[in-house]
Amino acid sequence: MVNSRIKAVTMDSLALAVILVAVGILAGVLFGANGTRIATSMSIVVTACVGLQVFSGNTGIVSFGPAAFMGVGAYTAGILTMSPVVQRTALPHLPVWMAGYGLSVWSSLIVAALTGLVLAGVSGIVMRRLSGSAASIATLALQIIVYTVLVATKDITRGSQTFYGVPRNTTLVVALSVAALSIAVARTFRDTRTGRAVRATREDEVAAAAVGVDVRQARLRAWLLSGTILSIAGALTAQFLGAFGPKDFYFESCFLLISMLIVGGLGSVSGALVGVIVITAVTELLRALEGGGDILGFSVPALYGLPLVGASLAMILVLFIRPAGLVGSRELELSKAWDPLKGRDSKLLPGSQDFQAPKGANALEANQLSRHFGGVRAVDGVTFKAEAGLITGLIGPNGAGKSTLINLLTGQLRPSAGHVALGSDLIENKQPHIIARAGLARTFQNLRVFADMTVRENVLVAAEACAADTALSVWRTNDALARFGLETLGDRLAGSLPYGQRRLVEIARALATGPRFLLLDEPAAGMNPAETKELMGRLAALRADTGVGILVVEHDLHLIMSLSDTIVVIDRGKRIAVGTADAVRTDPAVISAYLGSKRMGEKKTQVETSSVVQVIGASAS
Ligand SMILES: Nc1ncnc2c1ncn2[C@@H]1O[C@H](COP(=O)(O)OP(=O)(O)OP(=O)(O)O)[C@@H](O)[C@H]1O
Repeated sequence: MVNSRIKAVTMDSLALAVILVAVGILAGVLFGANGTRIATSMSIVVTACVGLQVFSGNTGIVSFGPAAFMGVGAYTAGILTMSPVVQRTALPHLPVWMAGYGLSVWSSLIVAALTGLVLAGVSGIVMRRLSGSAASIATLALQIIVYTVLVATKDITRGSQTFYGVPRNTTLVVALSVAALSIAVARTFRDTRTGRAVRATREDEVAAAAVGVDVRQARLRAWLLSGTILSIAGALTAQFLGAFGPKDFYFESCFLLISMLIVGGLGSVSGALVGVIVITAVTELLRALEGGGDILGFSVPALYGLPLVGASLAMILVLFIRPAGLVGSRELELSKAWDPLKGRDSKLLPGSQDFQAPKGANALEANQLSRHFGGVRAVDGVTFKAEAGLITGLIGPNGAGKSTLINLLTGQLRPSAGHVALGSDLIENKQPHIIARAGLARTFQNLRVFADMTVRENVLVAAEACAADTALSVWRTNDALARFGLETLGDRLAGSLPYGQRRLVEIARALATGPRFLLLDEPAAGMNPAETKELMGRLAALRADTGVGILVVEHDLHLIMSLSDTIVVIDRGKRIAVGTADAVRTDPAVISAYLGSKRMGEKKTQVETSSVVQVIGASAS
């Protein structure tokens, strides 16, 4: 399996490198002597763009800080490769411990990579805690801090003056080799368990954590790798230009990298490559025109900055016609030669024992659980016990507090008071991914599949987050897909499936964590009657086969009444009844709660107590 994976990634990387070389040759033909320069420069930009893609593409957080890492890598390599003689003139006040190394290009790349890793490690302390636009703004701050430090540390960087005397060691072969290696690393990373986990956080951070993904850790790893690759790109740039200044690693280069990723497609390494090629072609063509002059018989005035304008327009155009970028988020088809689930026989591992949990010891208990939002007591001192191996229904009128209760059980919300115990562990103050790993998996009332990942990846990422062993995660993935009839849909993007099937993907994904308890928040919502019936069969079979405990919140009372061993009823945040379907159906408090909600929400007609029983039954059907 490992061999086929290496083969697939190598094939992808080679294919991308061949594209790069072909474009380089084309550039040579089109631009003559400039061809090699353009191809070398483009290869360096490919490395940088791939470095940015590793973070921004996989996490979905646009980073405005790639040039900061490149700058640090460039100055590190510049100082370390400069000959001692030149150094004495260019950097007379350089601290002694930094002077006189005269490193080769390859050694300088290694040191630059380590420097980038350290910067990523330090900035990662903040980055790992932030999401979305807050994280993007933090990268902007990083860019400004690094630029300011580069300008301020004159003895080391010559401040805003040109840093010169760097040997021009970045040949086409060096740049191309590093670009191909970066592509291989980024492609491999994307399909590792960390890569899948990071992509899941990009799709839906809350859902990722709910299936056991440590969002912060996954994001930090992508940030570290990204910073390392970007610093190497900076080191190559320094040894390509020979002379540069802090402005070469500021907003303009940051913007160009982002525009390349957006044009090619943020979500894929192939997209990064295509984006570099397109934007390089646009900017090089316009660079030839920006000085103005006689062009095709027309006298054109000088328009400095034309290449940047061209890149901006190309980006806007792509955002209009194809927002996911020219390539989108799919990688080359060659990578399909490696499939983590191929060649894995589910019989290799014990069957349902994997999910078997001893009854009693794994009960899920809420004890005086409360959650207040200001004056609203969404959950108010609820106590109940859901036994392992049984299906417990949780019902109540709209706004009764069901979803809040599920969120409290699974760590998405912290309780105002009370406790939650899974077996003998108190879990009410634990983070969602820890709770998921402890054996409590959930689905959501509003669908939260990882839309831009395949069905198989959706399930696999959950299995991997909760099982260290690859064989076990593959087995759980196969098992969960089979149990919900999704085996043949494994390669489809989850977001492309009909609503009912997406619900099943979410349940299979939760099941792949190997839970002791499954919490299903309105699993039949949006399903047609045939799909609901099939779902009921599958859940009953799951309970019978595996002994996993299931807690179901549902408005479909027929489903709840016929499926549940025990039903807990809450209203206005309080538990008002618990018992079998028959006991609950005739409980006066339940009838009154449903009657009340019926009166308030819908009809104002007088309703007899006996007909409320029918209402519960009728909602049912
Ligand atoms: N974040 C919040 N801030 C303020 N009030 C909230 C918040 N979340 C829930 N509530 C309130 O708590 C109460 C319970 O809401 P909850 O969504 O848990 O009910 P529910 O039983 O799941 O309802 P439904 O069946 O309609 O989904 C409602 O009055 C709701 O408005």
